[in-house]
Amino acid sequence: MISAYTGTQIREAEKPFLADGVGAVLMQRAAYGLANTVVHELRGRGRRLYGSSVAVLAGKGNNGGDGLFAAALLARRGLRATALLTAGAAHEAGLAEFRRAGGHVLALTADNIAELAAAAAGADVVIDAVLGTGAQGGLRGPAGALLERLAQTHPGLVVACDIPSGLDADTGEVNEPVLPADVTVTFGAAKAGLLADPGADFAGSVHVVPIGMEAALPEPALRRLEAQDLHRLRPQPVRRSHKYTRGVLGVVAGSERYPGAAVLACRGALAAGAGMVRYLGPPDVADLVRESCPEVVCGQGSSAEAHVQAWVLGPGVDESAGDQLQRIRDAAATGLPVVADAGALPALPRILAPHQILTPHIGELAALLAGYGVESDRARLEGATLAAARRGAALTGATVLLKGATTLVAAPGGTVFSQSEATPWMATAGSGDVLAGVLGALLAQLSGSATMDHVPRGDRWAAIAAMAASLHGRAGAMASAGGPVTATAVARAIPEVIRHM
Ligand SMILES: NC(=O)C1=CN([C@@H]2O[C@H](COP(=O)(O)OP(=O)(O)OC[C@H]3O[C@@H](n4cnc5c(N)ncnc54)[C@H](O)[C@@H]3O)[C@@H](O)[C@H]2O)[C@@H](O)CC1
Ligand SMILES: Nc1ncnc2c1ncn2[C@@H]1O[C@H](COP(=O)(O)OP(=O)(O)O)[C@@H](O)[C@H]1O
Ligand SMILES: [K+]
Repeated sequence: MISAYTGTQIREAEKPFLADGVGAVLMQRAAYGLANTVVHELRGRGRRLYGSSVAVLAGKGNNGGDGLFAAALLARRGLRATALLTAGAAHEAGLAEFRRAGGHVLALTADNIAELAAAAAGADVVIDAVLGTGAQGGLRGPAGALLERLAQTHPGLVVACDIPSGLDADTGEVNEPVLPADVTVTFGAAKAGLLADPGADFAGSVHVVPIGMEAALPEPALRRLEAQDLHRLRPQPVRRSHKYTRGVLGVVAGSERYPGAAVLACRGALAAGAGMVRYLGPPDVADLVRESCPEVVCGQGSSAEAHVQAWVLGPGVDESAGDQLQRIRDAAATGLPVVADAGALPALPRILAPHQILTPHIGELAALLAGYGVESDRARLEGATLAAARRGAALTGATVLLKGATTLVAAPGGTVFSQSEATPWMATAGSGDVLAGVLGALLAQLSGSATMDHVPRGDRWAAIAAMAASLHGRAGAMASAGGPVTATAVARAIPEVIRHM
């Protein structure tokens, strides 16, 4: 599991070390990790160190200090190093060491922005060490103009020191201008803002460099499940399992207008190992489900009488599908774990519970929040997805799984998971229906399972939702293999991902 923290949490954890006078030691470790990553990245691109060039954009705080010490290490390994001091002043010891290592220093002023931007753009590596966790808002003045120009010139390899400057380490909100990084080398622990959109768009791949204060960290602000977590938590049939103990999932999905969504949700559920799937919906849709997935038991009855362990509600249900909406309301009233997607979102009661998992995309979340009287245009939410998902969970009392390039799962108690295994090829109609089915199958299998005893009680529903997002993302990436993928192919790849967990 990757644990991520707010900038404030990291700074709090560092305080005792600074008080003990070992701040400089932490900085050395950070600089060493940063320089090593640069070396690794250059070598990975087939570049020799000797003769390559590095430009460090150094602000006046400790983030600039990290960057200067790292650039000094690189200069000693044969790189031509230039420091662009963006704030007049610079970290004293870092600058002195950089000079000793033979680095060349340029100071940014209002008059030489274009010249310095050209110098940085010409370097093989740009280290962005203008602002770290001490940033307050976005860069203004000459430093802002320099970053803006550089962002337009597509410089060589951009390595962000701790976080891309201007990114909010706590929230992932972006204070333009921000230079998109290929790699972010972050110190002590991942920052939450690197693992939530839009911050993740600017972070590139994130490398965590331990610096020795990790034991002092509190509960993380955000978590990410990794392969070993999926392995530990996955449902596992035992020798005496039968279909009912494996988990029966009820699906209320599809309508005359969108019959395919019912098929895709059922395919996702079957692929993720439900013991049995019961489908409830209109006869024509049920016929299609039966033809596509003969394993599914179809009916037209009421959801109040169905024997299931969990529900998937809403994929492909529109507001004109009256019977389906009634089934959704009845299913929600059973008190069982529920996945509420698409058409189910506006049909649920106002006060919900953590075992009711809402799966909106950002547009649906905007509509949901508006229903609670929260003014929320889509663009604003897109700029602050972490806050948006948290808000959704706090207002509804439900667990909110916010779909997107990064999928966030927020529990009403405050726990947040972030998963980003998916590929943009999965932005294709129907892939969300498959996700709803996968999540439903995991709920049906895991809601009473001892495997979840590993997870603190308050985090269980969110952990199951994060697991579904991870499974779905991995399946999509595997099925895509860098090319177009259909929702059906995503479902088909799920068993392979589970087999290799
Ligand atoms: N505290 C520690 O023990 C360690 C800190 N480390 C580094 O230190 C960083 C934090 O350092 P600092 O607290 O010095 O803060 P930063 O270096 O992130 O930035 C603070 C400086 O930038 C200025 N500033 C803030 N917002 C600005 C804006 N919008 N425009 C222009 N200037 C702005 C402030 O006035 C201040 O001088 C971390 O991100 C990390 O890179 C590492 O060296 C590891 C150890
Ligand atoms: N740019 C992207 N990168 C990765 N995954 C994405 C991207 N856009 C969407 N997805 C994923 O694809 C799925 C789309 O779901 P959704 O919007 O509900 O589509 P639909 O309603 O057509 O099924 C979600 O799982 C989402 O996380
Ligand atoms: K930085």
